[in-house]
Amino acid sequence: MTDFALGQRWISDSESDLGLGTVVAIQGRRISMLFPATGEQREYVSDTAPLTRVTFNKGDKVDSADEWSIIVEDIEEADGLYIYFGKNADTGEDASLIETRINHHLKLNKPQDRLFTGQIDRNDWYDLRYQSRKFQFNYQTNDLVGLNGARTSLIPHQLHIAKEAGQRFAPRVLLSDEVGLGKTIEAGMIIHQQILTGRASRVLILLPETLQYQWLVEMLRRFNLSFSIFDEERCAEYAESGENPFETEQLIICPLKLLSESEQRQKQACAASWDLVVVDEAHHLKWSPEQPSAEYSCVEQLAAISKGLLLLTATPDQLGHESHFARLRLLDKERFYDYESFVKDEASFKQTADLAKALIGEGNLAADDISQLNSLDANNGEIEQALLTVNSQDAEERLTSRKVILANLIDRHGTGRVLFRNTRASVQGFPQRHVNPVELDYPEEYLSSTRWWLNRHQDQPKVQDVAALLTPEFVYEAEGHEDQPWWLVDPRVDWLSEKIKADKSNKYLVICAKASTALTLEKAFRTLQGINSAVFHEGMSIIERDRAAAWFADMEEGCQVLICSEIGSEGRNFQFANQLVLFDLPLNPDLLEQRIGRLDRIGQRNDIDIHIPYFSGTASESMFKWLHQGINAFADTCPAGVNVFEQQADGLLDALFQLEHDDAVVAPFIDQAQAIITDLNKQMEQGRDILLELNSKGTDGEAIADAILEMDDDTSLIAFMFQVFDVYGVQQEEKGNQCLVVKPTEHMLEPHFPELTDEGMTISFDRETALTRDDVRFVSWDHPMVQGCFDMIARSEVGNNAVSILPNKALPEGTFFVELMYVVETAAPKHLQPGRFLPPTPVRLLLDKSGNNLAAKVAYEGFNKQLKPVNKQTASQLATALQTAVHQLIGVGEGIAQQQMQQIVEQAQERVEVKLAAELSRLQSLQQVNPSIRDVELTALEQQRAELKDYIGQAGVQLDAVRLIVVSHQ
Ligand SMILES: Nc1ncnc2c1ncn2[C@@H]1O[C@H](COP(=O)(O)OP(=O)(O)OP(=O)(O)O)[C@@H](O)[C@H]1O
Repeated sequence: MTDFALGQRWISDSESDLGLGTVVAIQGRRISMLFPATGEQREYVSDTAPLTRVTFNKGDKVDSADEWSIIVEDIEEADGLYIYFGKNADTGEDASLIETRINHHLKLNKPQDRLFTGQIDRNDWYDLRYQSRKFQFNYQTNDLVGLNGARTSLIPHQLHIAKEAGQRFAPRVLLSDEVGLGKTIEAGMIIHQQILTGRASRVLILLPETLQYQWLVEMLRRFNLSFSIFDEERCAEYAESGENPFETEQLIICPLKLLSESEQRQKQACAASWDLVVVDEAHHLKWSPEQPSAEYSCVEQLAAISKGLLLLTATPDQLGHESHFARLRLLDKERFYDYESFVKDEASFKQTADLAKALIGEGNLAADDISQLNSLDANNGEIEQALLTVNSQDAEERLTSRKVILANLIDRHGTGRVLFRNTRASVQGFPQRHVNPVELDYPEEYLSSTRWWLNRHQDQPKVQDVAALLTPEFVYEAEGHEDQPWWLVDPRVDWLSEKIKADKSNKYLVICAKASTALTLEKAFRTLQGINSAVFHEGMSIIERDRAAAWFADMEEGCQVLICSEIGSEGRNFQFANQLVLFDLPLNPDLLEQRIGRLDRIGQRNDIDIHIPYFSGTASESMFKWLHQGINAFADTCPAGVNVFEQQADGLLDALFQLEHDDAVVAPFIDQAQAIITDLNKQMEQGRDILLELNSKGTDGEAIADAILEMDDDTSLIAFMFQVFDVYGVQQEEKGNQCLVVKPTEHMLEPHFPELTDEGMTISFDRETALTRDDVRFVSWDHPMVQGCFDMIARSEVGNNAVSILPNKALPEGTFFVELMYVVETAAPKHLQPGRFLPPTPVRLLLDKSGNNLAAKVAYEGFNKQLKPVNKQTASQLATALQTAVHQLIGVGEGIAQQQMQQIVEQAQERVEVKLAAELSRLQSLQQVNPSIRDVELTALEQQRAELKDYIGQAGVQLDAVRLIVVSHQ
């Protein structure tokens, strides 16, 4: 230990947070040290004191207590005190600083400062820092960011859509997969990717109020995205402060109604800026040129100010083809400017579709097809080249060239880039639907009220007057009969209660058209039959509805039956049940599909039983037969159903609006419907939008799923997180079944560990486990806990230096090496996605005492395994003894790191060029044939390219960690 002298500056090895100490008294072997920054004083025995002398080297910048700094050029010692000579950092004038005048608050947290002042970290901390930097780099350069961490099964069509749309700049797309194929999940994956890659940070989800909690839960549980629900009450809280409520959160879920019914809220929402607006159940956005609905106008305004827009609907044509066009118009006003032209364009896609069909077929392409393909895009060298081998005998060559051409066709296809639609037929793997019709007698009471109804609406009955005949309880009540409620006369009530009682092991979802029917039925079941059922209708508050749904979902103690009204059940997930009762039938085949879609969705593991009670000789029998025999809408999805209905509507509604029905009346409609369906199917097959299908399903879904599975199987995340838990003092407890309980302890290195709750939590690194257990968090590279750990480690000084022993007899004892970890980074804003091109990039150097860099020959992992830890005191002694040499080597390292940075920067610039310039030129040439590519996309790309190159050019390199390694033979 050096001799002590009054005024010297030391730092405590065990209490470095005390700051710089000053020797204030020396009495024999006893030393008193004052730490002015914290006002603490400590007594030490001179030869065992855990203290390290603070010494600066040439080139260091040292702050004085008088608020100026010196750049050290020379060091002298007088009366045991260092005097630093050099230049004033601000004025450049000659200056000197005696160590007693060094700033007490000086932070010695740089790697070399800590190494030379005895603040030496453990070897495993150093290793953790290295691993964290490496994994963060790997993560940021992986193009599965935001996809691998979703707590979802890996379903190829969803992954394809999510990657395709999620990696665009400001995606504007219509997600219109058939009911229950996972549009919410696709939207979540897109949002997740956009947020994690920095493309988006402000997201607004608009939806029917009934779905707000379902979305809230899905976003949190599956994507760790914490949205806030906004209602009138929440907005009103900001009335006094005058703040715009929509600017108080980044991720907001809000019923569309809140905005469409309040001018003030709509204005506020439009005054906030949005990266992404999402509209669920977008078929409600009704539009006509003369009279756009309030909902449509509201979304139109938001669509104009938001960068990205996702519209979700399973039934895009539900309110007519014009409204479908109008929704596309929200996505891109320039492209979809006029309905007539849109219809014309649609027809012209047929030629491209025919070519696509030929390409996916087995046979050789005809000469005519080849010349058509050639002339479609005369300047496209890629197509030209691929066409040479399109009929090759070599199967692989043939397939590859066809894939290239198809990809080009999809790119140039009209709605291909804005519209995604998968059907059950194209996705497959769905359960069977069993149709169980039940014929019941029509009670006298109903017959008489039906007669009354028909008489009342004889002149030009409206659609709803006809629909009323399918809900005879409503007609009966409309006539009066307070003395005898309908459920006492309706045979469906008895039939259903018997059925439910006889089949206690199954859950039943009952759907009826009207809320009043649902309510009465529940009461009848409870009072008459002792059956507990939950109700679910639009008149209930959201909390009541969610409570009812949760009660029904509870497999152990929940109710067996849930009775829903039509509107109440829209978009809901009930696939844990497989018994559906259609208490009545809707006129619109799309509504029927929405009803069945509650159960027939992803996640349904069983076949579905659809029970259909109808009254013989009534409109309900005719309707059942038409739906079942005419368009087969129960056993299968029938996308053309609405079309058929519309074609037959006039006659069919007349036929239904009768007192008595026999097969003869409805039979011609059934025959005709079958013929229309056959014809439509044929037409659809011919004009089938094969490009839309191919684009929606994609060919990369399986490969993305495989790549994610590979990441799932790689155990390096588990090893890394265990290492973080160990170093930071987080308690881990194996819980079996791939689960782990992690809890904070009193000895944590940092008081707040990312995402860790005070009471601890159960986590799993296994996707399947997380999918089956709601209480378990799925920890992946995307998870905020892992991301938080990367940040926490990078921000802190943990592990930024170490001293190790290399027990190697082949090298002379005392030989030493200096390992230096640098990080090259740029301070570009997140939205430019610098991580894609130049994420914080670790550079490792391993210098021998002559300054040779051995890093390429001696890889980190193998070398690290050979090293042994050394106790803190010896470590500090070694660092002090070799300080001058190590300091010089750091200077050498700086030069090498700078050179390597140049290379890294050049490569990053090249990546920007290759990736963005290629993307840009592809879009530019496509724009000439496919107007759905927006100018704004091109401008954004160009800007991104220029700005990125600029920022990357300004990248810097920083020493992140240093390790001194000394050879020992002991
Ligand atoms: N990849 C997946 N992994 C696990 N569950 C999924 C996945 N995709 C969808 N699901 C589940 O399947 C159900 C249907 O998905 P979702 O609600 O996204 O469908 P949708 O197309 O939006 O339905 P709707 O047309 O009724 O609105 C939901 O319960 C959802 O959680």
